[in-house]
Amino acid sequence: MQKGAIRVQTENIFPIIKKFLYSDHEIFIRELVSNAVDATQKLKTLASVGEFKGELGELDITVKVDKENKTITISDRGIGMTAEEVDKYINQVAFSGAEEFVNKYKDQGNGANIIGHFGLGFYSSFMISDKVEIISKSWKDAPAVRWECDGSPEYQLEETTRADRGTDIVMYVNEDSLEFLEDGRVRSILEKFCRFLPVPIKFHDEQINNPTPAWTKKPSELTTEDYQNFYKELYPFSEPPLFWIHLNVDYPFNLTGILYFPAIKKTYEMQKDKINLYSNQVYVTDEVKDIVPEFLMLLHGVIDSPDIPLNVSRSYLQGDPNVRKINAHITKKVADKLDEIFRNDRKSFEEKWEHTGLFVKYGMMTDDKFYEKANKFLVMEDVDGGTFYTLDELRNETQALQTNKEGKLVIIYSTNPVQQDSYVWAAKSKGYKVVKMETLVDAAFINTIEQKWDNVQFTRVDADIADNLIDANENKDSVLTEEQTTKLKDIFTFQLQSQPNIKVDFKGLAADAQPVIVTRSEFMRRMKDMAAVSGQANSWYSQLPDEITMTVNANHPIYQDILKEADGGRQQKLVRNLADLALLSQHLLTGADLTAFVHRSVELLKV
Ligand SMILES: Nc1ncnc2c1ncn2[C@@H]1O[C@H](COP(=O)(O)OP(=O)(O)OP(=O)(O)O)[C@@H](O)[C@H]1O
Repeated sequence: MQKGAIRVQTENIFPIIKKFLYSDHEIFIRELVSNAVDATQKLKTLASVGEFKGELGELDITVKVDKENKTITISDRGIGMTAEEVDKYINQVAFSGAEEFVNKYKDQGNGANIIGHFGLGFYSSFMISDKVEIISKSWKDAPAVRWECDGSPEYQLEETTRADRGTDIVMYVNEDSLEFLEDGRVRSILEKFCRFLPVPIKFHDEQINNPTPAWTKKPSELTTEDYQNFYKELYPFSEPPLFWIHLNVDYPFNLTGILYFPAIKKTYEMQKDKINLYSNQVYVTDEVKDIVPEFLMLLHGVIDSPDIPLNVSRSYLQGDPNVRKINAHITKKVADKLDEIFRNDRKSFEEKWEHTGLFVKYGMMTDDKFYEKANKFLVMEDVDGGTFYTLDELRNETQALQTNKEGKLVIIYSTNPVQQDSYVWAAKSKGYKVVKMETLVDAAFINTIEQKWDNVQFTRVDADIADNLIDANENKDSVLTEEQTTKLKDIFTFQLQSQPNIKVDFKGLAADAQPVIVTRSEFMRRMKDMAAVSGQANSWYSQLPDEITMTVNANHPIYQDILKEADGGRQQKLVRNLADLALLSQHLLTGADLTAFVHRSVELLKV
């Protein structure tokens, strides 16, 4: 049997690195600027431990484009490299000096903010270059060196002169990559990846980054204004955020960041991908799908974790145990923050509810841990606005009047208080409380929460006549004789014969209640709503006609007048109009039926 190490031939690996290592060519800037930042940070570390005793001076990193000579040059004043170091770190592909440095200095607590890990980043320069040159002078007393390579496995290394300590990387841009010689293109890449790098970065002498973004500071050093200003820096055109959470974890993983709750109102604006992921202040991605729980994707802000590698791939993130922990941590922090505001400043919590309610409900439906916490601060707003109840508070207020025969608390809700005004009015006049359930997630939320909350049932305010919202009641006495009822029933049935989904029901309600009330069964309406929301326009439920009950209030005085009407045609029309008025109030009268109603009304107005 033979054992051995697989040998990688550089002839084979170079084209692979050049072509396939990074699908996005623009990231060469991120890699090289990161190396320059690393070199600068390393020098600072050496100075702080007393190994480097010289002048640090300005430590800016400069990026310059020379269109005429077709070069891009990235220069730093970091530790530089000796000839031996170039040989070790650059000539040996995938031998990372960063890793070695971190290992050496980790006990001093200074190595942690080094970006490079794999020892491949430098080679991304060959994706856009015919030739790359390194001119470097180490901080140690050693001659400057010049390294040159044209992308073949052969390189040249020689002594040269460089006035000062540091490194220049000169890329001779190839014909396919001339776009990178445009100032605008380079600037936008720098702004994307390097906007918050910790060392000043200058593009043609203009600093493009903020080296000390808010999330890298301690919460105690920051004022409300600082947080708001940082939000503005991130999202210049957004409304001010409602509140924020400063994340700061160092065990069992490293994570810092600030998450902002944006103002979003009821409309579920599709502003996903607003959270940016950084690793040691280097921009990685705005695809944070697996790091941030889905229900919090609408949050804005920044997460920075050196535990997430720069070249993240989706499949990597999904499987990573750290990522799952980050996810759980963020959920907990958000729940704790909401709980804190709820307990310490209920008024402000309620003012924000129109924006936060959506998150909270969505979170309660999708995340059991969040549900546990949020159950304490979920509130329901009274239909009149301004009064908010938790479940316990609502139960206290309503259980005397709104507990049904099965012992269940019936929560009466309105999805649109303006449209459902007459029903809200009728319910309120019976002493019921009606709460708002207006957001996009409410239909689904109600279904979920009914399963979770014991002995609670939701009923939309127009699901039945007010008398029957809690329990179906027997008819009250009707003032109509049996004969009169039969006559009226016949007219209603005749008028509605083309609409078999409408069930006519005679009840003796209060004389001042509406003469005809149209209600839609809770069950069927919910099924249809859900089919609509989930886009199943052709599903079985959505194909079914609406199940509508038309309750005729036999005690309304208008029926006495109608029964007295001698003109049979006019009598039919009056009844039809009453039915149409009720349908109209439920937005169920449209098209030709609506036109006919208008014509008929005009005719009836003639004297
Ligand atoms: N500007 C620079 N100044 C000093 N040393 C540098 C510079 N650029 C690269 N090096 C050295 O070369 C090594 C290899 O760089 P390379 O970018 O290929 O890998 P890395 O930064 O270690 O890891 P990664 O693949 O994650 O970028 C670095 O670790 C560092 O020691």
